[in-house]
Amino acid sequence: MPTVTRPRRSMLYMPGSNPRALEKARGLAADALIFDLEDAVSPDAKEAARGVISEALAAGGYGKRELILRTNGLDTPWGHGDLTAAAKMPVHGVLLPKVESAATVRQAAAILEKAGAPAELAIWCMMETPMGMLRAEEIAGSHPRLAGFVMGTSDLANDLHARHTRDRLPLLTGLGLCLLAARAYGLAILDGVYLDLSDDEGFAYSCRQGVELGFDGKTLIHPKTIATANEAFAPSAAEIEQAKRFIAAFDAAEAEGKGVVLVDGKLVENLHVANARRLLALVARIAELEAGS
Ligand SMILES: CC(C)(COP(=O)(O)OP(=O)(O)OC[C@H]1O[C@@H](n2cnc3c(N)ncnc32)[C@H](O)[C@@H]1OP(=O)(O)O)[C@@H](O)C(=O)NCCC(=O)NCCSC(=O)C[C@H](O)C(=O)O
Ligand SMILES: [Mg+2]
Repeated sequence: MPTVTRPRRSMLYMPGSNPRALEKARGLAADALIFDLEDAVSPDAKEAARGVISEALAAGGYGKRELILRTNGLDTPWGHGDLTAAAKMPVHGVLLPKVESAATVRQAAAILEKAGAPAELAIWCMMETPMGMLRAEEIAGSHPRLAGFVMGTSDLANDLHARHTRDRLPLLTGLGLCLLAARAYGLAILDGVYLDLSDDEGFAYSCRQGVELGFDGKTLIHPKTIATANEAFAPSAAEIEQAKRFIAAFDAAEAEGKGVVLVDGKLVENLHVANARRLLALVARIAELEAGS
């Protein structure tokens, strides 16, 4: 059962070349922010965006939100410089794009370490290519700095020549491989973005599907989607109530020397109680984050 370290219901991308977005994010209720140097920034704006992000981070004001820098790939002219700069930035993690092997993660870690990155600086991997999906387990076990996966469903659909459908059937094999690898190695895992900002119902549906599949949260491209993601990926009032009843009933059964108990006619065992405790821990972390942001 993965430990709840922090809520990641909503992770908002902000183009590093857009100072207004970086300013706006200080007042947004996203659990995590991705300062993007990759796809949202054009090649001629890359160097300047690094400076814009660096200044915004130095100015602070992001509260307890998790701060992550998405770098360019190590096969581009900017990747090495992005990682060297990240080592000195007040961020919690770097997000490597289009990761396809353990070697890439280790190479990034070596660059960060040479540049003096603190031990706590986490590495995240964008999982968004067919080769990345096939090597999900190798990547998940690649380095102790690795904290999680972020699904890149736009790139993945593109590379697969697949359509963006409501049920995401064309993507489920890839999503499932990454979910298996992430959970097997105790990593966090975030679902991909929903591109149609005019379709609120479709977005809400994709959040519900992400919850059912087991994702910790969703990556977002616009502030108007934060509240829906936060609600979808937080335990509901009914789930909280049920978790408390499971724990109380199981504790009482254990005190009588029993290892199982029926609650509302349903069998409750150790694994259900462990999941109930995880949900309540997540609720407590959400409350802490919301009180401090
Ligand atoms: C999509 C957008 C370009 C739309 O921007 P805009 O036209 O400015 O929208 P609005 O006028 O509706 O904005 C309202 C206010 O909200 C602020 N805003 C908008 N987006 C953001 C944001 N992402 N972060 C912070 N603040 C934001 C605007 O500044 C307005 O504020 P105000 O001035 O007070 O009115 C834009 O939303 C955008 O650029 N989104 C991010 C796009 C992006 O980062 N794309 C790359 C990441 S997704 C990806 O790479 C996928 C992955 O790799 C894969 O393969 O799947
Ligand atoms: Mg991508």
